[in-house]
Amino acid sequence: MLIDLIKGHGSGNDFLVIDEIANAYSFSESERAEIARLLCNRSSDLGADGILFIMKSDHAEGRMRVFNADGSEASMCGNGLRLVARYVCEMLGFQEAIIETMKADLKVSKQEDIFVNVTTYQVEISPVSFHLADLPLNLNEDNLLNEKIPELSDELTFSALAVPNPHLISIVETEQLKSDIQKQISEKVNNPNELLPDGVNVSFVKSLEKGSIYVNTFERGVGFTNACGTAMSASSLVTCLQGLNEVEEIINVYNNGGKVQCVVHESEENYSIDLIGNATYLYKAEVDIDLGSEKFVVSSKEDFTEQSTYEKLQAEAQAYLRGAGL
Ligand SMILES: N[C@@H](CCC[C@H](N)C(=O)O)C(=O)O
Repeated sequence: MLIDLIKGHGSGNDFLVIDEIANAYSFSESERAEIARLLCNRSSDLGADGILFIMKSDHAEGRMRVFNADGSEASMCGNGLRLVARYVCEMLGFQEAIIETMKADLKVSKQEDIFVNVTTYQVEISPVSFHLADLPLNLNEDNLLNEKIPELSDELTFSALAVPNPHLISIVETEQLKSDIQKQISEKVNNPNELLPDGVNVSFVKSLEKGSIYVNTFERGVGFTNACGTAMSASSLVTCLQGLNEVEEIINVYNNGGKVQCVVHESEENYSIDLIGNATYLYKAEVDIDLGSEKFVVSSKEDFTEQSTYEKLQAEAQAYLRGAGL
């Protein structure tokens, strides 16, 4: 089977984008999961954190389905949605669009470049739920905001929310970021367990100064990634709830792959978050896949020239983080 794809990234969270609208692919459900496992494998000629399948929607400009590197499907992906936003808007010649995702139709729009010549999109992160049943997180309470979970740590506090994919967030200090506590907790809750039976994305967040935070995420279905868009959005909201940042104001979110901006909106006890950041293309390729033998070859590959500009944004973000002792 021949498949055309684009490899791209949002804050270094990298994806293979497969257009099922323009190409007459007819994948079965199990094939999408197998393609994700095969092509995302980092020891192969491609490798990525996940696959974004762009499909027709009967009521929106496009539909996104997200598969993690392990073949599991996620309900949402913030960094990936920026790539899908770019692809669909450029295909249709639009500045804004609605993209159907598993649980919501979300607004996306092209924005002024966040850094010189870095193509930038804003995506809506919504709906937000603090009900533990929506993650699910099995505790004897309805929600968890800045509280301890003794099964996971005696020292850390956690907040849990679904945006709508599940996130567990802990606001920590540099010492905890540099320890292996995050890895231990993440592996525990992403292996079979009764507390979080579907696994969870685990983020450690450090408040840097008013309006700036650093977020490091262990992603469900992937492992540690350079950045996770929904995690950065959920973390921004948690810092607002804890009085570290303000709703309706720009929050600079630094990560290991660069920087994005988030703005938290509040209306009648509901929250949504705007996630603004790069949508960078690395290369386009054609792959010849044999799912039976679980093998593929890259039959052609052509580089885009955007990454060198993106690296300037990344260098600036890294210099800021070094100055903050990270
Ligand atoms: N990288 C994504 C989130 C991808 C899905 C996640 N691993 C999950 O299983 O919920 C993002 O940018 O939000």
